[in-house]
Amino acid sequence: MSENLYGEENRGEMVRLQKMMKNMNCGGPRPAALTLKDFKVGEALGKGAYGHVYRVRNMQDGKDYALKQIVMSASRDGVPQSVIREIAVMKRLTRQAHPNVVSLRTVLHTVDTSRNIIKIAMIMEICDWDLHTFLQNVPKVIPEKQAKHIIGQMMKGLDFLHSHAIIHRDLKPQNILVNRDQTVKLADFGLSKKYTNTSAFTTCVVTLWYRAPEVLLQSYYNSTVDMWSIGCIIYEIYNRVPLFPGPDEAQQLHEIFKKLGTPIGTDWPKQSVLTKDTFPHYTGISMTSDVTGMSAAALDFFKRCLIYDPARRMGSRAALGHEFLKLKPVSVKPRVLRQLRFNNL
Ligand SMILES: Nc1ncnc2c1ncn2[C@@H]1O[C@H](COP(=O)(O)OP(=O)(O)OP(=O)(O)O)[C@@H](O)[C@H]1O
Ligand SMILES: [Mg+2]
Repeated sequence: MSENLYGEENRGEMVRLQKMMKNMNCGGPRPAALTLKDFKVGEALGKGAYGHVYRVRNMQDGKDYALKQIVMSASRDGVPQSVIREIAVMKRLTRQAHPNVVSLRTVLHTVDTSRNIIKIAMIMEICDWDLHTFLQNVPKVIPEKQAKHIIGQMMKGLDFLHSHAIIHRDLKPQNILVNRDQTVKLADFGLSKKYTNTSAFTTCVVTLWYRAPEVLLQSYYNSTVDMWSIGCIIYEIYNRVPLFPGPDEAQQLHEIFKKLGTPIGTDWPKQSVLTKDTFPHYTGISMTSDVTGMSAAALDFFKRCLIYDPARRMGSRAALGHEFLKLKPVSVKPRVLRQLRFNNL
């Protein structure tokens, strides 16, 4: 590998990345000198902001993995912060291993001197679909038990993240993976950030439709931004259409306010860059009539995710204790599983 390709100004960052990738084998015996050549590339699973995700077969152990490949120009300004962050978060989480968080097997990197590019390959456990694809291919009406099974696992994964002081910040159906056995795993930690109890962030990060109002209003936010996203995802699980499909950032707030009512009093984020009078006074609609097939407990759970005030919004730990998830052990009988038809999958 020719180090001078990175340039003096990027050396610090590359050293940091290399250190992080040293001993990157996460769990299991360390394979002998695993390189990208050991992986046979299969079909594309998805497209990333910096690269693509492929199914790959490790010719050493014969198993399939997902390879997230990030390709960068060697002369660009260092490795993007989001890449470093994603690897660091995944490495940290994989060490603890949670069944509802996708695990990282190893990270490899190569430099193609002839084309002046750096390739970083994150080798992860592979899942069958993302939740977006899954929902497009199962019957329109989802039995509550099955919805609960999916939501319960999302919550367990999220509570694990939050208990490790990590906010995901980009939860959406495309970043939640589902297996044929209906195991659910949170993925894509490109925007995750470690937080402390006292810190607050002001960067706009969560994908538009699932973005909490305090983020859209550039106010302080905390881990409950993920719970807002969960509320939006729950709606989509039941209704198969996005709850707040705003075309842009300004309209996104109108979408939310039209349905939930313009926040009044203390619900308006205190440090918001916009004042209340920027928006019409929407009274909101009854969410009860807007959701199909939700039990009273599910509806209450859903509504608690969409409370404007982050301090009053349900947290992930409280969610795990909510009667919706507590009613009966979260499990799906084979009879219920058989009802699923995986069209085109
Ligand atoms: N481990 C995996 N198993 C199966 N499919 C995956 C896996 N990881 C990602 N995918 C698929 O690839 C898509 C893109 O992956 P990912 O979400 O990690 O990239 P991205 O959103 O573009 O990331 P980034 O924001 O970091 O660029 C996912 O929506 C999913 O469909
Ligand atoms: Mg993604």
